[in-house]
Amino acid sequence: MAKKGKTSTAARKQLRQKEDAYIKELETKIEEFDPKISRGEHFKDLPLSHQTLKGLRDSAFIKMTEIQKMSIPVSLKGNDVLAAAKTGSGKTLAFLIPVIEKLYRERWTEFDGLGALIISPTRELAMQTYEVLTKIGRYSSFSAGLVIGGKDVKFELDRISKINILVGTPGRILQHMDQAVGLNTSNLQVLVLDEADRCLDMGFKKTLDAIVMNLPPVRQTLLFSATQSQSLADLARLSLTDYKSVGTAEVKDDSNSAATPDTLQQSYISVELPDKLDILFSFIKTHLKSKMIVFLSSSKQVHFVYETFRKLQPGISLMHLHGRQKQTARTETLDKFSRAQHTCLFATDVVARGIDFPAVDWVVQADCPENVDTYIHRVGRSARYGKQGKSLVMLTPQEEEGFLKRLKQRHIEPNKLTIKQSRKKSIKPQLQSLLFQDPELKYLGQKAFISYVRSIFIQKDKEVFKFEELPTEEYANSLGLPGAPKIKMKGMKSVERAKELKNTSRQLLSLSKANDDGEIVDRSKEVRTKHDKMFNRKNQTVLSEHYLNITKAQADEDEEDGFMTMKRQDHEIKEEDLPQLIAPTSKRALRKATSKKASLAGKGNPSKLVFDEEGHAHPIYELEGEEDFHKKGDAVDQKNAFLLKETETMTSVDVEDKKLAKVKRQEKKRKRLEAMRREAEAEMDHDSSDDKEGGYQVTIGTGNLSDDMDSDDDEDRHPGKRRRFPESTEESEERRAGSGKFVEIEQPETLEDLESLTSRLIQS
Ligand SMILES: Nc1ncnc2c1ncn2[C@@H]1O[C@H](COP(=O)(O)OP(=O)(O)OP(=O)(O)O)[C@@H](O)[C@H]1O
Repeated sequence: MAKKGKTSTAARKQLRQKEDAYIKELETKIEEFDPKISRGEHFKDLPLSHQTLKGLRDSAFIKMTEIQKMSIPVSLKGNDVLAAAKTGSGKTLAFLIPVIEKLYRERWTEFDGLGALIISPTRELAMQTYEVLTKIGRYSSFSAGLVIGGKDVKFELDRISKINILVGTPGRILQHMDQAVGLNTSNLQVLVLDEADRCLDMGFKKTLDAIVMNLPPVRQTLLFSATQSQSLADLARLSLTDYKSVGTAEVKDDSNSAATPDTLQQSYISVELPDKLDILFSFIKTHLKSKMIVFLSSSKQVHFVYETFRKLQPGISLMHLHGRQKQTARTETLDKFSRAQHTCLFATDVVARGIDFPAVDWVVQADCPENVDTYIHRVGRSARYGKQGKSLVMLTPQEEEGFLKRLKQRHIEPNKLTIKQSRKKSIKPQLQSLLFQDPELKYLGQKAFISYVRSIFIQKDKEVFKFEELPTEEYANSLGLPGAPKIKMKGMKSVERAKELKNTSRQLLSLSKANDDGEIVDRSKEVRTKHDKMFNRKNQTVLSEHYLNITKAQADEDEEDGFMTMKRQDHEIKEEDLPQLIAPTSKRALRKATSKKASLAGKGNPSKLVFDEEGHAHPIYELEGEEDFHKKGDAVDQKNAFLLKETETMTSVDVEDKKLAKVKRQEKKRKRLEAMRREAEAEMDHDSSDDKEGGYQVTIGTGNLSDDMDSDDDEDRHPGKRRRFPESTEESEERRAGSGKFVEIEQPETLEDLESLTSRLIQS
């Protein structure tokens, strides 16, 4: 054994010497390497270690892409690099190979701590990069780790001190820097920012600056992206002064070529906002043999479109992915979508950048992207690594001119597709029916509406996004909502609000004209659509189910129609065509229909009766004969005695009522706070890379349930504050019977407010 040990020590020493010589040789080769002379096309033509070459070969990476050819030699020489190349052109390997090689040449071991840090703007991209790293680095001896939000921090904490290459999202990396005693960054050799312009933009500014402050100033920094929008000041923040630019001219605004892949067929259609979902649904139904991603502007939009389209069954599997989902669900969807052949994924921009889904046929941008960079990244999910792909962007007439101009500045000129109005199919009646039946869906629809309107409001490019021209009412109807929910944006002029209030108070003169929301409506001019009638109708459940069946049957018939050759289907149903209402078949509906409330509702105003000893019914207040009355004593005394008795009874009943009302109020409030707490938790879980939130007023509790429960009503503690809460079931029932609009209550501050509130209360 001893002899064996001695031999192996000697052998190890020999091996180390051999490796030292090999590394020295590599370093010389790198120094002498001149890409202009070399003209090598393959990875094996580069001065790379044999284990990296083996890892590449095993993963079928043999020939280099342009960006790899241009940037790897420069990065191998230890330069800082600012690199840009079109989407799907192989940037991931372009930065991973130099990172692995650098640590190998430095003879990095687990005892040296963190050697390289790779920052990705989204969890999905970080996971993907980590996967590629473990594939090509499988023959290397150092360790790699992934730290992303939504995972168990403690689990990561235990291992982080031994990690040599760390891949992660900015927030979680900083969290580890703050918490982990084991995370030693003092030796860091390389910092990589993937999707650099996104990492450097305002959303990540603070986090990134804090991370960089923890890193040694002497290091190599590599920045990679498909778009380059950051300023020199941003680069200075990263102490990137003497850097080499690779491929950046190609993707810049003033370049002569488009920043999108040549193999991508790009198109657009002009579509009125209220028709968008119709067009989208028709598009999906006519592309059932495709794999497509549909980008929408917010997670609420994604949620709503996914849930409603799922019920309408277009004939293709549907998936959804956004930053508000739990990480496990996100990962699962990512995996499923990657493996699927024909499917449709509704997503936010959380997957717009960097994600390498195989074989995506179509990228549909149902909502106009915030800028051309986002457009480039979104369409880049298709036509990757030289493959063919198609994209379609839907532009409203308000966005069309402005956005096409922006695209043209970057040499992107998508072809215009036209869809004949007569060939468009409407899903509006189906959506209305669905929302009418399901309060949850209606709530989702309201949230989707609000988030869309808000997303337009907060857009910077006012030449493209024209908030004032939004057809809000028609858009709300197109989502199946009975009316546009009210929204208050931060920054909306208080003057406008004051004007609104003033007008309201003047109009209050005609109290009878105010609707449930306190809005003045001239009913003589009001057009009552079938939809309105349905929402006001009794026995809604029976009717809407029937209505849904009719419209769904139509949808099924249409299934085989071609998108461009579709015949217009008239979904209008004449009032007389509606069926006689029949007894409900389900137990729940039957119970509802035969309930005391329902039966009383059909009988007009009830009158209370009392029964005498013989069992005869009498009205509660029966006029007695004058003679009988006078027999009982003086009229005034009788009146006083009666009033006293009634007052006593009312006082005692009042006390009971108040007690009951208090209990009910507290219960209602507890439910409301719970719902808010759940929503707040979901917000916290929401990845910072997801849709940009902002400009929105939300008031939630103190954060402490018992504190919040102390008073009976929020208004007691926060006079004048706006309340907007998810509704309780009770409330939504009430709304279902009424106009169905989003309910907002404000504490009156002025006399006019009080008048407005009074009118609403009287009306309801
Ligand atoms: N040299 C290569 N040989 C074969 N396939 C490659 C090579 N380099 C990259 N690929 C493949 O090309 C696809 C795109 O690569 P990658 O994801 O790195 O592109 P990207 O430039 O980072 O795109 P994006 O800008 O969208 O992030 C991947 O599927 C990857 O496996």
